[in-house]
Amino acid sequence: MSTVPYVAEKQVAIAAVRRACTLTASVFNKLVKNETLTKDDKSPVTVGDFSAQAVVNTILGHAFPDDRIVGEEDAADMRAESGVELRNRIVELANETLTGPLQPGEENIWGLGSGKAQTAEQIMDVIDRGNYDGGRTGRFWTLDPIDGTKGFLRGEQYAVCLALINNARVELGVIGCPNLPVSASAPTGERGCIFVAVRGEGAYQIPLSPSSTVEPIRLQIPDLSQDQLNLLESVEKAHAKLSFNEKVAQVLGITREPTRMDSQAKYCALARGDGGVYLRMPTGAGYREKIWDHAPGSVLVEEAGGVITDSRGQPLDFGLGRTLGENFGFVAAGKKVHSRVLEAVKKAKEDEATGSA
Ligand SMILES: Nc1ncnc2c1ncn2[C@@H]1O[C@H](COP(=O)(O)OS(=O)(=O)O)[C@@H](OP(=O)(O)O)[C@H]1O
Ligand SMILES: [Mg+2]
Ligand SMILES: [Mg+2]
Ligand SMILES: [Mg+2]
Repeated sequence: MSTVPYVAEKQVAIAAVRRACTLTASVFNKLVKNETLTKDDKSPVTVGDFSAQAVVNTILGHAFPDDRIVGEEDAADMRAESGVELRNRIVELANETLTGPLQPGEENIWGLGSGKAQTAEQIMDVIDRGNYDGGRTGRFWTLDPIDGTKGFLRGEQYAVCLALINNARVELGVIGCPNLPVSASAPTGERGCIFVAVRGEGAYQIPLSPSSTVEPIRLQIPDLSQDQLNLLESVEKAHAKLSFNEKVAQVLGITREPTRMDSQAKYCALARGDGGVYLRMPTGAGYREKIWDHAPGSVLVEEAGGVITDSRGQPLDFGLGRTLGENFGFVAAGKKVHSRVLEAVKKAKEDEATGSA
């Protein structure tokens, strides 16, 4: 009899991402929308990032005390003498979120809903549990507490992203997208989704708020026709070379405008067929992409039947540490389209080199 893998990990990861999404939404409403931060405060995104990392790391630490965590943030700014205000705000937010009443699906997760607040030292220490360096062997989590920080501040797309990696293979990915419409066909309709993938078990979309009536939606990248194809790309010009994307789109004969969206919500959109191709090319030499920016998205895409590689067709290597190493860009798409995109990238590069484009 085969057993379903990572059942507890999946339940805990969903609960952690859900709680963190509640927190980031409240940071947005309290601090970003109303601009209630004073001049001396750190930006709301810092408050949001740090407290969301505290929440997720606390929940993971209770459930899996031996697991390591590669998290984007660390508590150095909070420990600084000038960080008292920042520290107080983060501790308050994290405690408020961690002590909130137990939600459906959280019944077996120890420590939640207990009403027991943590001290500032405990919160800073738990944030710093995210300082693991990663590597080729063993099991660890990787966390981006707010991915798409610029999108978060604009009130657009951002995501809370968590993945479990074992021996350099991404086994589980959970992505919380508080601002993503539940269905792309109703862009002004209900918002807030969580995307979940366990290796070998498929990719699913579930509601952001726990629900006993809404069934998980199984995701499968559809076979899009040529006129339905478009690119999913970054909003920030500093993060991806959008002019190159345009050339690739031309080579592919894509006529639809690209969809620009911050964060790993792009991988979620791809997984449910909202766009045909995720393309992210480096803007210059030197920047090393981080594992927390791609681990959950990569397993989601693969479990939705797609393929993700770098722009030369090489597999992503999550065993190199906190980064993915030298950056050649990323291509993710459905199986048939993916190989066409790799060819088109090659052609666009050749044209660029010969100045014929
Ligand atoms: N130079 C450069 N090149 C590539 N990527 C970079 C670069 N600088 C930053 N980052 C990372 O981009 C993450 C956000 O990516 P997005 O796809 O959301 O891009 S965008 O914000 O829409 O432009 C963003 O994640 P967050 O910091 O979590 O927002 C960064 O880790
Ligand atoms: Mg990020
Ligand atoms: Mg981030
Ligand atoms: Mg960042």
